[in-house]
Amino acid sequence: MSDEDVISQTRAVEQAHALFSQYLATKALCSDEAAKDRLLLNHILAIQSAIYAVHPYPCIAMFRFLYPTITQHPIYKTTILPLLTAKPSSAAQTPPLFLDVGCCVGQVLRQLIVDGVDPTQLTGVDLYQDYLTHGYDLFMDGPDSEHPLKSRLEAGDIFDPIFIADLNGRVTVIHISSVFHLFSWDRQLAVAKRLDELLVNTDEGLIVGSQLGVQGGGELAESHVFRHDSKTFKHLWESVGDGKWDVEVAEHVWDVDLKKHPMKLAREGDVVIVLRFVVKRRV
Ligand SMILES: C[S@@+](CC[C@H](N)C(=O)[O-])C[C@H]1O[C@@H](n2cnc3c(N)ncnc32)[C@H](O)[C@@H]1O
Repeated sequence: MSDEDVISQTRAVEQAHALFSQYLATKALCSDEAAKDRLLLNHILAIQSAIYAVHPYPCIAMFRFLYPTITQHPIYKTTILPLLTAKPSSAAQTPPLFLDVGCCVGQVLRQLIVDGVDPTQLTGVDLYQDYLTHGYDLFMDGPDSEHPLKSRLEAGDIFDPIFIADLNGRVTVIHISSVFHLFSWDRQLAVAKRLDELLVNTDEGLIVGSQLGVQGGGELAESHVFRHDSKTFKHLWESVGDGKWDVEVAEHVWDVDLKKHPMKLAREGDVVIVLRFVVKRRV
């Protein structure tokens, strides 16, 4: 392992430490700090190998399954948390629902719980049941554990119109991070249309997320995967419904050495960016 890998691994584990130890503390599972640190490192490395074996996403190699990306979003503290933690104004009002699409081990759900959201408002979905199961192992909150996670986790394909159809028109906040960038333009359009079906039809409903992109946008030749910039991402949503959406996108250049990545993240010469977005339906 190179020095750079060690540094990036150390940073990732440090990032994870904050979430992991806060989460354990909420459950009063472990109070001995030194024991917690030892346990944490071995535990994380074992889970990383297990989930990388399920499907080797580059973000797993980069320990991103430990990082609750939603917290980086400028509206996380100002809008998302207040929305999800607001007390219902009447007994008849149901609490707003949150859905994480492509949730991997469910780190975002656990972060929201740490930040005070009622777990029963939260659903995470992923194509791979094994990611969800390893998520229970990672956070020690499986159905048979002492403190089971009370959120809903479901394995299934977001392209399947029957999957989580009971949530159609009911979700107030949809989070989707590093998922659009896995697909071709047409498949991304299908995902966006599915999110449209799931979102509530009120002015509070929003879709928030982030993904890899490239300046100028464009398709990767071999895979037909489409990489966006702000303009092409807005164009995608215009294709879901012209004039129907307000799309805010911020671009950040990601200083990554593409040659070091085993999987093709972008084309030769591309300037790689991270896109952070909020999509709202005009009501
Ligand atoms: C690159 S990972 C990102 C994970 C997580 N959202 C994050 O930001 O760390 C993409 C995730 O989307 C899931 N996924 C891929 N295709 C999917 C599909 N058709 N339906 C549901 N989830 C899918 C993968 O299994 C994986 O967990």
